[in-house]
Amino acid sequence: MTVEEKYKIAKEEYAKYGVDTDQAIETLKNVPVSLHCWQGDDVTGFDQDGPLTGGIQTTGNYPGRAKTPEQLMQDIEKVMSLVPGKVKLNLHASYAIFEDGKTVTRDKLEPKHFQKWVDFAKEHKMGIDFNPTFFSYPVVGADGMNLSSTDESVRKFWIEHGKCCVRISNYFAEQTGVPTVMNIWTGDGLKDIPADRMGPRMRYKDSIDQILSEPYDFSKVKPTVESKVFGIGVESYTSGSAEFALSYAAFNRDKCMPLMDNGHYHPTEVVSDKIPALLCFFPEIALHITRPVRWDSDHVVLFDDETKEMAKEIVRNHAVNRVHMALDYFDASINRVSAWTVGFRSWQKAMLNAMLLPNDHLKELQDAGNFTQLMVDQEAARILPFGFVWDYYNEVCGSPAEGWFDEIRKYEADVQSKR
Ligand SMILES: C[C@H](O)[C@H](O)[C@@H](O)C(=O)CO
Ligand SMILES: [Mn+2]
Repeated sequence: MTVEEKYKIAKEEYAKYGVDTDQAIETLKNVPVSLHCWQGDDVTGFDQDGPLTGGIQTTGNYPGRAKTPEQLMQDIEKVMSLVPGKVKLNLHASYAIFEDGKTVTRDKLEPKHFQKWVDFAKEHKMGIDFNPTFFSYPVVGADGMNLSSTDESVRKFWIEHGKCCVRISNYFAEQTGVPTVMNIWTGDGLKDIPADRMGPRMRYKDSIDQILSEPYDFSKVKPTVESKVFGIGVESYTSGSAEFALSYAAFNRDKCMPLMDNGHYHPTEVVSDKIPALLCFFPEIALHITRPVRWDSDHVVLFDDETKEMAKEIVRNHAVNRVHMALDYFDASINRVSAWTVGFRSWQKAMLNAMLLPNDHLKELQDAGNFTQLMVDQEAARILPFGFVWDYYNEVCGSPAEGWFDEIRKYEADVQSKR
C-alpha cells in the first residue's frame, strides 16, 4: 500500500471520531517550532574557549561536533531536510560571529555580529529567537553570580549584555519580519545553604528591570523569563526560582512573559499541568521542550507520555498561537544531527497526535461526569492509526517518513567524521 492509500484508511477511521486529519496537517505545518543551535556543538558557542558553566553540562564525546559557524549551519540545514513542519532558528548570544578576528566582549555585542545568522535565516525563510548568554564566561562575582551578584561592576557588565541582546532581537525581528522571543535565564545560585535568599533575587529583579528598560516593541521583541529549580554546583538555591520567574512575568505582563522549561522542576511536577494554569492568566507563554532524567534537564525529546500531554494542553486549549515552542536539549553521546532530528520529529509527532484526538468529545464526557466512557474512549484513541497520518504528513512537508537515519549515516561518513 502507498502512503496515500494508508492515509485514506486512517482519515476514515479518524472521521468516525469527528477528527479532520486534513485540517490537522494543514494547521501543524505552519506552527513554528524553535530549533536550538546549541545541540550541534555541545553549547560551546564561538566567543570563548572556556568550559561550559552555569549549572549545565553536556556529557559524551561522540565525534563530529560542529566547530565553526559554517559547520553548524551545514548541520542545521541537514536537520531541516529531515524534519517536517516549520522551523524557527534559536540562537544564543555566544554564537556571535566575529569577522577578521575583531572580537568584542559580551557587553558590546551588536547586530552586525549576527549578520551571517540573519542571512542564513532569510535564506531559509525562518524567524529567529534569541538568548543572552549569562554563562560560560569569565565575568563572575566572588559570590559566583552575574545578574544577582553583589559585585556592581559584574552586574553592570551583564545588564549591558542583556540590553545588547534586546537591540539584537529587535534587529532580528525587523530583518526577518517575524517576532523574536528573547529568553532571560541565568544559572545564578548557591551550592550550599544560603545565608541570604532574598538579596540575590532583589538584585536579579533589578537587573531584569534594567535590561528591559531598553526600548522595544513588545509585539516584535518578546522577552521571557525562564526559571530553574537547581543546577550542577548550585544545588541548594537558584535566584531565578519558579516563583521568582512567574511573579516577575505576572507583574510585568506588558513587557515580558514566563518561560517554562519542562526540565526545570521537581521530578513529580509536570509542565503539562502548568500550561493551562498559566494560560488562564497570560495572553502568551513560552516553553523549552526537553526531557528531564534524574539530575539532567536536557535529554533528547522523545514521543513519550509527558511530551504528548504537553502538546495536548496546547492544542485542546486552542493555544497554538499563544504558546511559543522551543526545543532545549543537548546530547554529545550520540550523533548530534540525529539527536536534533529525533527531538524535533518527536515534538512534531506529539503535536500531530494532539491535533488528531477527539478533544471536544472527550471534554464533553468529562464535563458530563461520564468518567467510565472517558477512560474507554481515551484508551481507544491511543491506538488509532496515527502512524499512517504521520507518514503522510511527512510526505506533505517533503521530509522523509522513513530512511532518514540512512541519510544521517551517510552525512556522518561524508561530513561529520572528517572534521
Ligand atoms: C542552553 C541552556 O540550556 C538554556 O539557555 C537554558 O534555557 C536552560 O535550560 C538551562 O538549563
Ligand atoms: Mn531551557
